Amino acid sequence: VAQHRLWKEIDHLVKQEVSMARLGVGECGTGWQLFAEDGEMKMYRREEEIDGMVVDPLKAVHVVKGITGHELCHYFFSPQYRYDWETTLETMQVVETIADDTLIFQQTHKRIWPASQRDCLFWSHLRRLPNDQDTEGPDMWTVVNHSTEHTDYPANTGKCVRIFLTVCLLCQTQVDPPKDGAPISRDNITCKITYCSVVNPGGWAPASVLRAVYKREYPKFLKRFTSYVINQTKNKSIMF
Ligand SMILES: CCCCCc1ccc(-c2ccc(S(=O)(=O)CCO)cc2)cc1/C=C\c1ccccn1
Repeated sequence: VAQHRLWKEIDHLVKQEVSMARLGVGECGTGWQLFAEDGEMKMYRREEEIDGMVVDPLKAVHVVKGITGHELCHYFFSPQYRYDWETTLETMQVVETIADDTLIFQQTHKRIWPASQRDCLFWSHLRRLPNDQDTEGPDMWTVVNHSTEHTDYPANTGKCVRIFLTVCLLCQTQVDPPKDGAPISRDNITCKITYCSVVNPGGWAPASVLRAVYKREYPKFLKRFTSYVINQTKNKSIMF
């Protein structure tokens, strides 16, 4: 049922991204190399180039106690929190509200020397994925971000090089109810997170610089973001 102009594209891409995110790094065939590990967080990348530009796909898996997938996706999707956790942001704006679960963002990121500054324009879609028989436990939640165009924000007209990205944050909440029948507390919930991203830098940037940025920034980003959500939710009632 087409609800707006982007619905078909979004629905198709969300289904494709979620099915890929659910594949383990083993099943994705060879090629995934573990490049960062910190406790439960494991980050993998594949080395890929298009026209000599590094576009290494990234897949991170993490397990975090005390928050739900709905909470993680809520804080990832909602614009009002983004400056709190996205450290590489210089500016961010909502260009268009397509629906209450679909926004178009324009962001400029801090310049990373010696490359030129980047900006991105993407739709962002938040969705609850009803659990079917083979995914036990509460529903899964996802946010998919995918580059798009908008007449008011043509690419590469200002100082920034437009990057192209597809990002999928997929979360599954696990509840282990207390034995004594007490109400469920945050000690009884765990969230399994898969974060997939492919960023095309848009214009040429040295492969060594890009790979160093990814190696440094992605682990920092996921740790900072999950800690932020734990901190924001710890005294609030659980959002399942
Ligand atoms: C030479 C520099 C090339 C590219 C710089 C860059 C720009 C943007 C982005 C980016 C990363 C994650 C998202 S999101 O997950 O959708 C959340 C919303 O912000 C959107 C954009 C990445 C990066 C490249 C590296 C990098 C990696 C993790 C964090 C920050 N920068």
